[in-house]
Amino acid sequence: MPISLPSDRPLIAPSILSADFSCLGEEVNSVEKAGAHLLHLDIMDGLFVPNLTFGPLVISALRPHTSLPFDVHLMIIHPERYIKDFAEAGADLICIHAEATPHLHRAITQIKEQEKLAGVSLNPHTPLEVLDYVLDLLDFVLIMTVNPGFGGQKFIPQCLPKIERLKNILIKRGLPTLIEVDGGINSKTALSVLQAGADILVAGSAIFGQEDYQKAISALKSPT
Ligand SMILES: O=C(CO)[C@H](O)[C@H](O)COP(=O)(O)O
Repeated sequence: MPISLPSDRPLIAPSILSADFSCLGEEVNSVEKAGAHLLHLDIMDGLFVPNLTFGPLVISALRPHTSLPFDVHLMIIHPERYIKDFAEAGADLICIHAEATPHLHRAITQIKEQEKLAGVSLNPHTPLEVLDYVLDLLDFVLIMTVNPGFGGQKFIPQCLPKIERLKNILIKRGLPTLIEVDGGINSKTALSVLQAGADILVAGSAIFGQEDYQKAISALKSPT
C-alpha cells in the first residue's frame, strides 16, 4: 500500500540539497523535530540537469534516521531505469520529469507497481497539456518554479498562473491529485503559491539556510 500523507495543508518538504552534507543524518533529524512533513531528496544525473547529487545508496543510509516520508525527485534521463532501485532504497513518493522520458505512462505505471505515490514534475516552460492523458493516474504534480539543478535560485513568477490553472483543471476533473511546488520558495513567495492552489511546499535554502529550522518551517506553514 502506498503511504498516506498527513491531512495538514500546506505540507512542508525541506530539500536536503541545502543541508550540511557532512552530517546529513542530524540535519534530517532536526527538520523532523522542527515540524517538517516530508523530506525532499533531489536526484540529479548531470545530464537532465547540469548538476550531480546522489543515488539510492544515500537514501537507504538516511532511512533509519527518520520516520518522515521520503519524497524523491528524479531529475534524471530515462527515470524508468531506476524506479525500482529508489523504491527499494526507501522512497515513499517518486517524481519523474515529463521531459525526461518518451514513456511517461510506462514510468508512472512502474512507480505504482512499486506501491509508491506517483508524481510528474514539469519544468517552468513545460505546458500542463503534457499531463492530459496521465493526470488521473497521478498522486501529485510537481510544478518547478525555478529551472531545476540548483538550490538558492530566484522564484519565477510566470509559473504562478500554471499552478492556478492546474488547480482549476483538478477541480473540474474531480481529481484529488496534490500540487507540489519547488524552487525559490520562502516566507515571501509561499503566500502567492498557496493562494494559487499549492498543497506541498518544497524549500531548501529557506529552511537549511536559517539558524532556527522550527521558525523557518512555521513561517512557511502560515505565510503572511
Ligand atoms: O529541485 C530543486 C532544484 O532543482 C530543489 O528542490 C530546490 O532548488 C530547492 O531549493 P531552494 O528552495 O533553495 O530553491
